[in-house]
Parts: sequence; structure tokens; C-alpha cells
Amino acid sequence: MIAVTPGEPAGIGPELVCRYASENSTPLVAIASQALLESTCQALDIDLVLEPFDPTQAVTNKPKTLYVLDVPLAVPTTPGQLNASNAHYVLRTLEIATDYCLDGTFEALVTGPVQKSVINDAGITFSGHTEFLCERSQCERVVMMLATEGLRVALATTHLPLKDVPNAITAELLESIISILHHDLVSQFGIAQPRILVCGLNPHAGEGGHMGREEIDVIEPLLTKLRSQYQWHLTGPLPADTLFTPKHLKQADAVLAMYHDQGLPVLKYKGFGNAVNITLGLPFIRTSVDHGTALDLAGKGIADLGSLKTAITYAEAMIEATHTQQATST
Ligand SMILES: NC(=O)c1ccc[n+]([C@@H]2O[C@H](COP(=O)([O-])OP(=O)(O)OC[C@H]3O[C@@H](n4cnc5c(N)ncnc54)[C@H](O)[C@@H]3O)[C@@H](O)[C@H]2O)c1
Ligand SMILES: N[C@H](C(=O)O)[C@H](O)COP(=O)(O)O
Repeated sequence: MIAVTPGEPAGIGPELVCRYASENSTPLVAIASQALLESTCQALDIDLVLEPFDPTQAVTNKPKTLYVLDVPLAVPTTPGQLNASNAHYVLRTLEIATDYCLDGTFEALVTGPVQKSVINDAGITFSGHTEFLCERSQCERVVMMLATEGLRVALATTHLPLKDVPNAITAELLESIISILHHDLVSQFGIAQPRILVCGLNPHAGEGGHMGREEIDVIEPLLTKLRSQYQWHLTGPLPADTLFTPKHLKQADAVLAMYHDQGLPVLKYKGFGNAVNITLGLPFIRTSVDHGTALDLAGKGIADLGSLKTAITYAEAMIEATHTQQATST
């Protein structure tokens, strides 16, 4: 079973989930407000039956059906209008979803977009699903990786102000990020010997130390150590501006970028609308859309479904890969 959280109630998440369930037969359990989903279907004329979810019963593959585990909103919503009063609702849906994934009720969680700012406006420190799921699952570290046809980009740091990035790039951080990335490319993506390209942090990878020393002091020694210890295929640190070119990418299974806007603009330029955001290193599968709440489109029924479809397709494939791995290891 796959759980889905539509995310911010005033964003495009609820309508995308309802439209997906109306048009596709993958059985999904939405952890969300039943009233919100009902009003969304009514407003946009979406043909969908909302069935109460019973955790003791398996869901069946019924067309035009969405199972719902009801989590009431604090206050009714208007599409496109944020209300901090519903921030706790958003987090509650994520808590319930995570806990049901951890106890094995769901095999995967697919998340819709949340509005990070409004959660913080409600007085809750929140930087993203990735960090939230890491903490709730009591993981020491997880890795954000976005993927689209022909490109996978993982991040060494995630939702961090740019000024804090250089100090965060330590050998300890990079070793655990690369280890999780390598492990999950093998186990979840079936790549026997993953080839990973690692970006430098500074322009031209530091220009021999004249434009920053993180490459010389931290990244290169760590890559050398990991190569000799594990024989992993790690290339870098490479200048990020020319790393994202076919010559390099055709020899890679994934790229590790040092920070959010070093890697994600390239990925989204290539695949926005057909990309997926995956959290590696969790004890369960989590995929997500590549876009945000798109408040400008909410309630209009015109937002593109492509990324939600991709996120669900990846979750299904990763479930399959996990089953195959379990079968071969027993
Ligand atoms: N997975 C997530 O939870 C997630 C991902 C990205 C951004 N966000 C959050 O979303 C909020 C808004 O972020 P933003 O404005 O930078 O990005 P956004 O993705 O919401 O919007 C950027 C542009 O893309 C368009 N767009 C987005 N999704 C679309 C879709 N499905 N179909 C057609 N057009 C679409 C929007 O109309 C807008 O023009 C922020 O709080 C951000 O942190 C959440
Ligand atoms: N960094 C993501 C992106 O740009 O698409 C996005 O903010 C969502 O991150 P979480 O999955 O951690 O919420």
C-alpha cells in the first residue's frame, strides 16, 4: 500500500491527488482531510469515490477510488490563501504517514508539496519533508536526491542558507552522504557499481586553491580515502559548471552537488514536471513531487500531474526492487 499526503491544503496538492486517483488505478491511501478532498472534487468536478481507510484491511484496486485516513483541518481553506492555523494539520498528516510507514502498514510514502514558510509562520521550525522524516524516523542522516530521465542529482546539504554551506561541508558529512547514496543506488536502483560524479564547492572547483580551499582540504582527501577503502567509482571534485555536460554525465549514475541551488536548477531545467524527489537512507520508501505549492494555480484544475505520476511510478518501482532484493537475499 502506498500512502499519499497532499501537503499544503491551500496549494495544488489536494487537487493533484484527487485527479490522479480519478484517472489512475494504483490504490492510494490519502492521509488528509476528508472534507477538503470532498470539496476539491466538488469544485473541480472530479469523479472520485472517497472510501474510509481501515488499517486492518488491505485496500483493493478499485477504479476512481481514493482511500482516506481522515485528519481534520483546523479551519476551512480557500485555494491559494495560506492560513497558519492549518500548519499543525499539515504536520499531523506527515506524522501519521511516517508512523504507519515505520510500522509497515504502508510500503511507501508519496508526499505532495508543503509551504515551508507558513509552517514556520505558525511558530514551528520546519525546513522540509527530508529533515522532518529524518528526525521522525530517528535516522542520523538521509539524502535528498532528485531524478528525471537521464539524470540523478543528490545533495550534500539541503535547506541551508548559502552562507552556512561551506562550514557544513565536512569529511564526516560527505562520507555519510556518499555512503547512503552509494548503498541506495545499489539496493533501490539495482546499479551494481554506481558511478558518482562529485561537484566542487567553489567556482572552477577552487582553481587550485585560489578560489577556495574546500576541494583541497576536505573533498579530494575524502574521495581518495573512499576510493582506496571501498574501490567506489567516485570522480571529482569537478567544476560544477562543466560537470553537467553530456561528456561527463554519460559516464555517471548520479551527481553529488554540494548545495541545493548548485544541483537542482540543472535537474529542474532538464525535467521539471517529470522529475521526482526521493529521500534515501530512510527505513521506508519516500518519493515526492518536484514542484511546490503553486498557489497561483491552486483551485483552477490546471496544474500539471506529471511529477505526481512520476513520484508514484518511482515509489512502485522502488517497492518492486526492494521485494526483489529481499527475495534474492533469503
Ligand atoms: N515537495 C515539496 O514539499 C516542495 C517542493 C518545492 C517547493 N516547495 C515549497 O513550495 C512553496 C512555493 O515554492 P515555489 O514558488 O518556489 O515553487 P513552485 O513549484 O510552487 O512554483 C514555481 C512555478 O512553477 C509553477 N508550477 C509548480 N507546480 C506546477 C504544476 N504542477 N503544474 C504547472 N505549473 C507548476 C508555479 O505555477 C510557479 O510558476 C515554497 O514554500 C517551497 O518551499 C515544496
Ligand atoms: N528541495 C526540494 C525541491 O526543491 O524540490 C523541496 O524543497 C522539497 O523538499 P522536501 O522534500 O524536503 O520537502
